[in-house]
Parts: sequence; C-alpha cells; structure tokens
Amino acid sequence: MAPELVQAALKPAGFTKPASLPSRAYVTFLAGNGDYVKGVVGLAKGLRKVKTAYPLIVAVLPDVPEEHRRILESQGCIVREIEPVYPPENQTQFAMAYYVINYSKLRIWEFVEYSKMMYLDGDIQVYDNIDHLFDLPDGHFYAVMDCFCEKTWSHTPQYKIGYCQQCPDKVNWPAEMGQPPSLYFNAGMFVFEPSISTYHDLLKTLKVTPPTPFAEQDFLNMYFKDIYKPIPLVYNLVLAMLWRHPENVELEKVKVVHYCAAGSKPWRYTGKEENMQREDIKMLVEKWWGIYNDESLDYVKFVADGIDAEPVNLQTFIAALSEAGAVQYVTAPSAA
Ligand SMILES: O=c1ccn([C@@H]2O[C@H](COP(=O)(O)OP(=O)(O)O)[C@@H](O)[C@H]2O)c(=O)[nH]1
Ligand SMILES: OC[C@H]1O[C@H](O[C@@H]2[C@@H](O)[C@H](O)[C@@H](O)[C@H](O)[C@@H]2O)[C@H](O)[C@@H](O)[C@H]1O
Ligand SMILES: [Mn+2]
Repeated sequence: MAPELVQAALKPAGFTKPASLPSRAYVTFLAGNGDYVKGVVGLAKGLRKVKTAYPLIVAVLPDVPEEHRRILESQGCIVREIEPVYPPENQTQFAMAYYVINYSKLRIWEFVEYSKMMYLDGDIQVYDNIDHLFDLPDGHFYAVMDCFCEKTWSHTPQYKIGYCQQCPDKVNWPAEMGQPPSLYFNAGMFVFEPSISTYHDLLKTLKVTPPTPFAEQDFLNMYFKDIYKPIPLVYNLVLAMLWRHPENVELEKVKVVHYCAAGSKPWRYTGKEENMQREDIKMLVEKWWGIYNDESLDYVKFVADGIDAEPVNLQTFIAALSEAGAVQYVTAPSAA
C-alpha cells in the first residue's frame, strides 16, 4: 500500500480516536437476509456525508448473512450480533406481522460501553448533522411524536374518533373516554442512555406485558412514558405527516426522513402504493438513492480521499496500517 495513502488515511478521518469525544454512537438494527441491508448502507453513507463524529453500530440478528455483515463493515459500520427478543406468547395481531422481530431492538440497552446512543431505523436517512442531539440533558428519552391517522392505527380508539396528537384541537378527546392518550413517539429514532439495570428491567417487564399491535414501539412508549421528551419533527419525519398534517411540516428544514409509509422504502420503491406518486415522495426517494449510489461516500474511498486512490479492500487497508505501525491508533472506524 502506497505509504502516502497510509499517511493520508491517518489524517483525522475517524481512524484516530478523537480523545475529546465522549463514548457516543449511532445504532441501528438489522434482521433477516433481505434488502434492509441496503437501508443500513444508505444510513451509513448518509451519516458520513453529514460528517458525524460518531460511529454507526449495527445490531444484527443471527440470521443476517456473513456477506451482509462484510458489506456493512466495508462501509465503516461496527457489526454486533444480538440474540432475538420475543414477546410473551400471544394472539396479538401486529400492525405488520414482521413487527414481532422488532422487540430485539431492546438489546441495544446492553451496549453500555456507550454513555449515550441514538437509535435509527434502517429505513431512516440523515440529511443534516444531528450530533448535537447527543448533548441533550441525561435522564430523558428523546423521540419525535408519531401520527395516529394512517390505516395502521385503525385498531385504536383515537383513530376511531379521528383524534391525533399532531392536531389535538381538531377533535376533542371526549371526557367519557377518560384521559387522552399520553404523548406517543415513533420508535424509528430515539436518543437514550444504555444501562444494564434498565436493560434487565425492560426484559423483565416485557415478560409480563401483553403484546400490542405496534410491538416494541408500544412497549417503549409505555415503559418510558414518565421520562419521554418530544423533540421537533425535523428529527424524524414520519412520511405520512406530509399528507396527514402538512401544516406541521416545513420540508426544507427536515434533517431526518423516516421512509416508513407503505411503499416508501427507497430500495423497494415502485410508486404504485397510495401517496407514492406525490412529488415530495418522489424527490425524497431520489435523494436517498443519490446518497446510496454516491461512490465518493464509500468508506475506504472516503478515508483515502484527496489521494487518487482506487478503493481497496478494508482488510488490506488495515493490514497496511499495521505495517506502518499505525494500527495501535486504529479504533472502531467511525461511519464517517
Ligand atoms: O425485515 C426486516 C424488518 C425490519 N428490520 C429493521 O427493523 C426496523 C423497523 O422496521 P420498519 O422500519 O420496517 O418499521 P416501520 O418504521 O416501517 O414501521 C427497520 O428499519 C430495520 O432496521 C430489518 O432489519 N429487517
Ligand atoms: O415495530 C413497530 C414499528 O412501529 C413504527 O412504525 C410505524 C409507526 O411509525 C406508525 O405510526 C406508522 O403509521 C406506520 O406506518 C409505521 O410502520 C416504527 O417506525 C418502527 O420502528 C417500529 O417501531
Ligand atoms: Mn422504520
């Protein structure tokens, strides 16, 4: 490996541990051998593009194939296998049958080598740097409020009377139905503090909590109800907000887009589902692809940027660093 390339790689490009930065990381979750790995690659490249200072951990279930894990490592992700978490035996009809695997997200509370983490679904893209959210005061659970207006909510009393927390004055909550629902967050993005005691209590509580349609999202809302603090919608635009509450959305200010509306996953986009022919949806899907296809954001190429280098295999690259006696400075590669 050309020595100048190794030297270039040691520029502050995320290889030398930035001593001043506390132990913080982004974390996402990947299950199965399907195409969500594309979502995670897109997320890794998006975080790199906004020059985050923190790594991206990918918590993978055992069914994520070796090849997908290599792809993620070659994009600078730190891949960590987790065991699945299942809810108690139940007859629940989840809003989406596959939601049952999403309880495995709870394993991330065990990642206590990090003092603060930000969870992001694999179908999320970050378009502006949001590292400042790590500086929010400890002791709270930060996330963006969800919307109850999509058909996926038709099982709930709020949907049945047309109530949504995004416009609480539109339909008053009838006194005979008791208290309106507590503020409810979308669990595709949240800022939290890993903790072994919280982790064990989450799993203990899960064992005695009957599952509900939105699976771990409902469970997390119940569990963190008392410390939940809403953060602005720009940090997790649930796409349905574009047609359900356009008055609440200033698209040009949105920093994080959550491709959770039916048919909006960019890597599966056909444009056939309801709302998928909207100009804003087509623009956001194109924007996602722009990052996913941007080779200048590929990990090794990015680190060696400035030298007219061919992207090399990450293992070769790290071997070269060790030859150059640099390996002791090589820490967990950041996603950026
Ligand atoms: O087959 C799957 C389904 C889900 N996920 C992960 O679980 C998250 C939550 O699922 P999803 O985003 O599909 O739920 P939505 O936000 O669309 O309701 C995804 O973003 C992925 O990170 C996955 O890796 N493989
Ligand atoms: O397992 C339950 C999931 O529940 C949430 O997705 C929902 C929610 O956003 C609804 O409000 C939308 O209507 C719906 O489309 C969307 O799928 C989280 O995004 C996801 O990470 C995960 O927790
Ligand atoms: Mn999602």
